[in-house]
Amino acid sequence: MAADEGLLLNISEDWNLPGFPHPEHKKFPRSFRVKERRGIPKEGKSTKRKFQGASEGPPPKRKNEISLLPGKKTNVKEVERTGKGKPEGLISPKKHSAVQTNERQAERPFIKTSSLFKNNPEIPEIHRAMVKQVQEKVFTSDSFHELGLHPHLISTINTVLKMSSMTSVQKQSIPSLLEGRDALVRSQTGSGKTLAYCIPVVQSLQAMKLRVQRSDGPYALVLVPTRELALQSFDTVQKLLKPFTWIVPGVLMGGEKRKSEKARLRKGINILISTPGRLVDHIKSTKNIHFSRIQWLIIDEADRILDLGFEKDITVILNAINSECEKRQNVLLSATLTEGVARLADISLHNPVSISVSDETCDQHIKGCKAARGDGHLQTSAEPDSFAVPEKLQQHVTLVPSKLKLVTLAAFILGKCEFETNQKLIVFFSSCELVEFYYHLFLQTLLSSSVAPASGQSPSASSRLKFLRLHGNMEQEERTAVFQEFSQSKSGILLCTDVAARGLDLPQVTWIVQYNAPSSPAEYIHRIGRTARIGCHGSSLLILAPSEAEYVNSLASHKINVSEIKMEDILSILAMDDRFKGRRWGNKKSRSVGPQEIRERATVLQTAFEDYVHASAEKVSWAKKALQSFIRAYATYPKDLKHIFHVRSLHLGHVAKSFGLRDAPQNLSASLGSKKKSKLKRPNPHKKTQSKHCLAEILRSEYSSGMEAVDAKVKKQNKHRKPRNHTLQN
Ligand SMILES: Nc1ncnc2c1ncn2[C@@H]1O[C@H](COP(=O)(O)OP(=O)(O)OP(=O)(O)O)[C@@H](O)[C@H]1O
Repeated sequence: MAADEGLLLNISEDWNLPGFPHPEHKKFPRSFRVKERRGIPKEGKSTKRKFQGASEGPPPKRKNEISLLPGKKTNVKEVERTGKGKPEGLISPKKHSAVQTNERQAERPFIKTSSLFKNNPEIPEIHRAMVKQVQEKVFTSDSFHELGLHPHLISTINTVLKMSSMTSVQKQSIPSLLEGRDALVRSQTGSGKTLAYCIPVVQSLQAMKLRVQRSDGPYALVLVPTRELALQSFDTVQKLLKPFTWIVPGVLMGGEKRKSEKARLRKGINILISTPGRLVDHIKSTKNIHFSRIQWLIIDEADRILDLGFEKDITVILNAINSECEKRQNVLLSATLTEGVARLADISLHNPVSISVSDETCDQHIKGCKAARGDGHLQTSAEPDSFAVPEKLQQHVTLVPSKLKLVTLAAFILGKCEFETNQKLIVFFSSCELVEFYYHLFLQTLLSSSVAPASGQSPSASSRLKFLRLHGNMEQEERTAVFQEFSQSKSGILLCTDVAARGLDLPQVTWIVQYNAPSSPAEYIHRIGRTARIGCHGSSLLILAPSEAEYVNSLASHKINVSEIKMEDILSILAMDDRFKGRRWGNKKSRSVGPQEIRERATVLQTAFEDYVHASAEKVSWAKKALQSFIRAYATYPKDLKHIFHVRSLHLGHVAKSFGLRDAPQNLSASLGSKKKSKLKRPNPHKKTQSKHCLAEILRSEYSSGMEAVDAKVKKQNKHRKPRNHTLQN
């Protein structure tokens, strides 16, 4: 099953070679041969723009150039591609004699074309009126002095954290929390929510009449969804506690030996920061953990934690706390605290204050907050489920046919990191397998001699490419090392899953790239929120297939604007990099290359990827596994996005290209199984719980406690039990 014409030939202007039927016509299994949907936004007006590379005829001048090359009019040598077990570079028997008889041509180097620019779906034009984004003012002119905090705490904020004025969310939250109120706090990403809860916790604990003793155990429990966020929050609390040495903070996050965590718990931790999974492990196995003195329960990224995946863990934790302590302050925070989460929280929160920073004036907000105090519901001045986006965050989208996705991402990375300075990129993928795959692929191709620097090009260009990766299947030691390395570096590219989407405060990130679309607009907000933090500038790029273009409208319905960057503009960066120069362009100056050469350069780059992947059967199988993982993740988009992201709209042959595969793997459809295929075709409403469970399992693996191996047996047993009623009880 060829993904394209499957030819080795000298690059020709004519990408449509006769006698080689395109696989679209007959080669794909029915379930994957569905046409790419045109992706015309439902609500917005949209016209289609034909992607120029597809069937564009060569300009007359260039046609002349063909005669200098072995194009089809000049005895083109066509060499069979090697996809089906033939050794690489094997010459088609049919054409062999022709090759032998033309010595001059035989000396010419071959460049494998991938027909990247043929038979792609049309790219729809995005014509959509801009929505008015929800904006928030980050800073206030008020200083921390106005809060009546302990002077040592103020001086720590000023001198250790080097902060003088409060952010809007801090100004609104800290006084209410110091009054002893429960609270729901929503403010945009990177607006200082961590200190908005840490300062009141530290202030209240240091002021206790009976001095906090280490052996008292936890007074405050902070739940966060990932280990890196746990470390980060711990770091902030630790800094704030500098003058109050008798209050001991601690973090439980997996990756560390359970025994040593137990020992730390036994000694005593007063402000305990943990991921839900790890805490549950200790509740179940550690006798020394008790919650009788708990005064604060903070759930950061509350919508994530109260969502799928953490359900059981949260129930265990809340039951454990509720059985030991009667009264405490509860605080829920997130940039995307929706009404749904608020309703869930209503059950447990006592007369909460609802804090939502938005584009209204602070005064109006305070009025809004006061109004909310009466009934405890989350009230926002903005429409429900519309999210604030940092003012200085420039959001972009690019529509890229599946075949061209890999080269477009590579060109984007090269453009930013080779030709600009101090660029720090985070690239999001939908699974751990994808991160691993692209990480190694980029290391071995973009950094290695397979795309060797052309003579005259500075070798430092590729040494500017520093790739790192972060996902839930890595050893904790490596995860922490990567997190710290990327935090401290001025440039680099972090390939990651959504494990890095929430809460992480990685300084000076310039670009967020979403190679796979997120599972919800809320996750979109969190991913892009890793840049443009605390009033800084930043940019984001969402890469969508033409069939996924409607996602732009889905974002708009949450008051999110994205502006389009044309794929051709991203690819044009290849003009700057002579490593990808097609042979026939000789000494032509890089900067004056036209669209045809850009396409050829993109093909050279794609060929480098394909050559790497097809260098061994092992690598091909690895790429297939990554492709399979992509399809599996694609099948888990929630119901409300299924009309945009449906496995049936994937063209397997085209998608395979983005994994460096020349062929659409035959055994992939087989391995999905006929049962599964039919399930994908027609989602069964009665199987909703099952697919929810499946999604939960995927999310769980991303946000794991690190003890899955130990607990796998227990989980397997629990799997068949009825899930417990999930309510937050006081
Ligand atoms: N008052 C302040 N003045 C200056 N910098 C601040 C202030 N408050 C917080 N910051 C800094 O702003 C950055 C973002 O803060 P934080 O991580 O708490 O944001 P957040 O709102 O929790 O973001 P997210 O929603 O992504 O979790 C951090 O680097 C933090 O140190």
